[in-house]
Amino acid sequence: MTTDQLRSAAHAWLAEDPDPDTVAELQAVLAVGDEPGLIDRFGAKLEFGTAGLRGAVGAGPNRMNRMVVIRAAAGLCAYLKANGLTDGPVLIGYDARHKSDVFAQDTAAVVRGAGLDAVLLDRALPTPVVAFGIRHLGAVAGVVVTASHNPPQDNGYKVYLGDGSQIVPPADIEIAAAIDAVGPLADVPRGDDWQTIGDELLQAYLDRVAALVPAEAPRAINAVYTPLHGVGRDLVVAAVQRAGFAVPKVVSSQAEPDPDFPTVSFPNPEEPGAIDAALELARAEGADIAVANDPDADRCAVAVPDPTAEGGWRMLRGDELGGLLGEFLLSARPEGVAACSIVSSSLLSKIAASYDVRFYDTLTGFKWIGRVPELVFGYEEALGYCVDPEAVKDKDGISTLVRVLQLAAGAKAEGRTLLDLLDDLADRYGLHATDQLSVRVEDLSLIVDAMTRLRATPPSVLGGLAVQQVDDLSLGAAGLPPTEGLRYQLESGARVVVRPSGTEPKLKCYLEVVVPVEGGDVAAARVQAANRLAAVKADLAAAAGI
Ligand SMILES: O=P([O-])(O)O[C@H]1O[C@H](COP(=O)(O)O)[C@@H](O)[C@H](O)[C@H]1O
Ligand SMILES: [Mg+2]
Repeated sequence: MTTDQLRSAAHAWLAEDPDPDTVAELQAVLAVGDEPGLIDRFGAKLEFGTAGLRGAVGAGPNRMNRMVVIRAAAGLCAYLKANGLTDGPVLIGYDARHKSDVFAQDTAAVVRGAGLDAVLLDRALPTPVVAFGIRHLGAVAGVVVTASHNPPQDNGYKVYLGDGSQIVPPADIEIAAAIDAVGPLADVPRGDDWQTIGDELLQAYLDRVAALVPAEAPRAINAVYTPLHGVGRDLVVAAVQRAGFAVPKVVSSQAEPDPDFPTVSFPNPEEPGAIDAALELARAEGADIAVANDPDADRCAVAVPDPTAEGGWRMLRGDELGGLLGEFLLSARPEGVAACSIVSSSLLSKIAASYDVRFYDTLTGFKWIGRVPELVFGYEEALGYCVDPEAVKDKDGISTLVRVLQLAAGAKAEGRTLLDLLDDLADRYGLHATDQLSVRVEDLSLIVDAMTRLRATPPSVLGGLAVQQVDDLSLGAAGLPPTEGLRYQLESGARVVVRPSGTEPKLKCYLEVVVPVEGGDVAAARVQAANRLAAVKADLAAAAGI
């Protein structure tokens, strides 16, 4: 776009924008002639990524703002009407980020304006409440205004259809086309007579979660918990209590929702240091376990005492908890399917095979996992778990947390810990060790460059392991829908996947090595696996030039 085109797009925007904050921001950008600022805002537009629309709050089609939200809602409604999906409400939830409540109300207003029923949650609540509520209420669609674990300046828009899963192609492409076809903002009809819902839905959700834990299960476990300044606390406390466990001690500095996430650099339990306050409280309390949610409470992180770790505690990797929950839930040989994403550990496929449970792998993103037919358990390495797919076809940090307490209390009753259970898994299936190399960039072209480099000069050996197969995921490898990414299958069952994040400006490389456990010596296998992972990581960084 030329400077003139950018400026006229900006002026056209100003003429329509109902939000004085973004108007003032854009006027300032224009006043100082900030061309990069204009390109950033008007040179592209937000697209549906791994989990809906996501971006910094600000003016322009490449930001999250009231214009983008109103148009997205209008496009979604047009799609629903064009497909005859009108015999139920659209359920709308939101987190506690900047403008989330305003964006949610705008959405409700547009849904009513389109002549559809709108049900708005009456307060900021966890994302799984919407995923649950869609099916519970027979909604035709759901929206959650949230940027989950992203930095404070971001917001986002998760979109679900009536099956309770987030949208995938072709629905996302069709909805995007319907959004593009929305005319001037002034012509988008709006209503103000939406319904609200709160306690009634929460009670149904809590009943469902509490029923996951059988009456006879041991429940003695001391937990600490942090919602990481997000919206998880009230529902977690209620769910844990209703399921019969003692209420966890909550990290007080992070207990209340706060859109600025003041005590953490990134409100993402995957980021180093994010759960430090929880670990500190866990040490002070002599707790058995520390649990955390991401800010919209669809992820669950777990840490346990580990005398060999710095500070005496360590957080489990998403794949470790995935393996533990997989063994716990699949050993009952449920009828159905287990699933995880291709960037998650291959351990789940082996657990499933050992209990004659069918297994699927999917692309990254819970929008793919949650919709797997006959799902009985699904997870992804990014701390996402679905332990009750009948009720919630998405990851759910609250039901997962309750299941984790059950698992940990059951182990404790036998004088064991989650680390002992991890050793059991390694002994039984081989040690599956995973790691991630992830690089945050300012300039997205660096990610494109790294992918180009890897395609031009594919590595033949990584960490001393021969690359036996390269799958270019952009070509739709292994029967999966095409997506940007590369997968390397290495000797001895190791594998590497490289892909750009669909929620943040990051390149993510997912590493897995598998080391057999000889003579029950899991510790030796762990050392060997750690060395191998480090070697693979170093070679991969060199090959990608990151
Ligand atoms: O934001 P959340 O917690 O919903 O999590 C979202 O983003 C994660 C990271 O995606 P990416 O690797 O593309 O950045 C995905 O794994 C997850 O399925 C998706 O729902
Ligand atoms: Mg989340």
